[in-house]
Amino acid sequence: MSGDLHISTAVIVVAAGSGTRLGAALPKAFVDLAGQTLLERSLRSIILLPYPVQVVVVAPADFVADAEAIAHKVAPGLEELVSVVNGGTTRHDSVAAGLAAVQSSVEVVLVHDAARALTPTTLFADVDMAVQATGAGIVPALPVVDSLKQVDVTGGVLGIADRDQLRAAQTPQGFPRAELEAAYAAAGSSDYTDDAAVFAANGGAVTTIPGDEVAFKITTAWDLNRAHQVLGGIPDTHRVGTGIDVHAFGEAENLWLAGLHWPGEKELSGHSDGDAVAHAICDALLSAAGLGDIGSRFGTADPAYADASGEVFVRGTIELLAASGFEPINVSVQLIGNKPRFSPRREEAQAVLTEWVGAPVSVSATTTDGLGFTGRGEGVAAIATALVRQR
Ligand SMILES: Nc1ccn([C@@H]2O[C@H](COP(=O)(O)OP(=O)(O)OP(=O)(O)O)[C@@H](O)[C@H]2O)c(=O)n1
Ligand SMILES: C[C@](O)(CO)[C@H](O)COP(=O)(O)O
Repeated sequence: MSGDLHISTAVIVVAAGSGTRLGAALPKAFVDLAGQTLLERSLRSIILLPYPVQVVVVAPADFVADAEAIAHKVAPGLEELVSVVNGGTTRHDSVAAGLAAVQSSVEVVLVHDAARALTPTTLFADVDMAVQATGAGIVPALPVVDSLKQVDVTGGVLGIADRDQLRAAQTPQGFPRAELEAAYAAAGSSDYTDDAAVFAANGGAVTTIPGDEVAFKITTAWDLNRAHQVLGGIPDTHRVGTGIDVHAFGEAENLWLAGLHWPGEKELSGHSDGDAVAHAICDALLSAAGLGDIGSRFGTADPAYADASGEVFVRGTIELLAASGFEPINVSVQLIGNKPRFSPRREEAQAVLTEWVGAPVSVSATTTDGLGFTGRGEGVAAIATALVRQR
């Protein structure tokens, strides 16, 4: 097919890095992002260009077959336009390997990080058009929003940089093909961190065009979570859990509920102080973290928990979560019962529970219109939902 079409643009997608800073089990480009690998997402964006381009994927030697399978899935029937080559030990070497596979008709070469998996198709088109219009090297770039400090090895500040004159460079970066090849040939193996630097070092003119916030490079686990959020999904480090607890009223006027003492109100009976709201919170948190439930973690057989307060269970639960690498994000809990009248002390209860959990706890209350055991005033129920994050 490439013999029939005059392909004037090639995109080299560098995907051969190991992703050390991400710390995943797979090379970064092969890590999943909401059902698709970073490489697949990058290729899908390129393939949506409204004109045919050559695509050269540069993959780690052990992942060439995986990259070919992804390319085939994204662009079935376009095998002659999409090829995969072995990468090098540095990004610079990987780009050089990709350049060697660019076909003869190509006049403009775009180099793109597979790690910038959410880059929109429009940015590829904008860069390509700008190269064709100017004949210069084109870098999509964003203004720098932070103040910049030059530091020594100890972190001591040596000076400042004028951020108004600085831009953060993204990819795809585009170049006239012949001049990029000449620049790479002249550079040999080098420490340049991007292609525009290689191009400029060989005398090429480089211009920036506006970049795109979503073209950020996925470098760390935090970046991968951010990409999940941009896609509207819940990061796979997040878990929800549900907890329900019920206690019957006893006789003594010693009620503890939602972390508060309620003078003049009948106690809730149980092995502990019967605080159903606190217990539902514990179950929701433990369930979210896959750590069982309050019964299996703080058993009634253990005398340490006889008459124990809700605070003991909630703080104990938070410790169990922390030991397993989880931290709460928020908890929502609803109390179901006729009494005590909850709304006047709702904010007080939320403050206490939030302090115990170490994350926002919101509490609401409702009745059952006289129906069931709560409607007859025999006891209360509480239902909690917790969201936790794995660190
Ligand atoms: N030898 C290399 C190194 C990097 N890259 C690619 O260059 C892009 C930008 O590099 P970076 O985000 O630094 O990726 P890694 O080198 O994989 O990350 P790290 O430095 O954390 O190991 C990535 O798409 C990466 O796959 C490459 O093709 N070949
Ligand atoms: C090419 C690049 O993405 C432009 O910002 C960046 O320079 C890559 O740097 P890294 O050191 O490979 O992360």
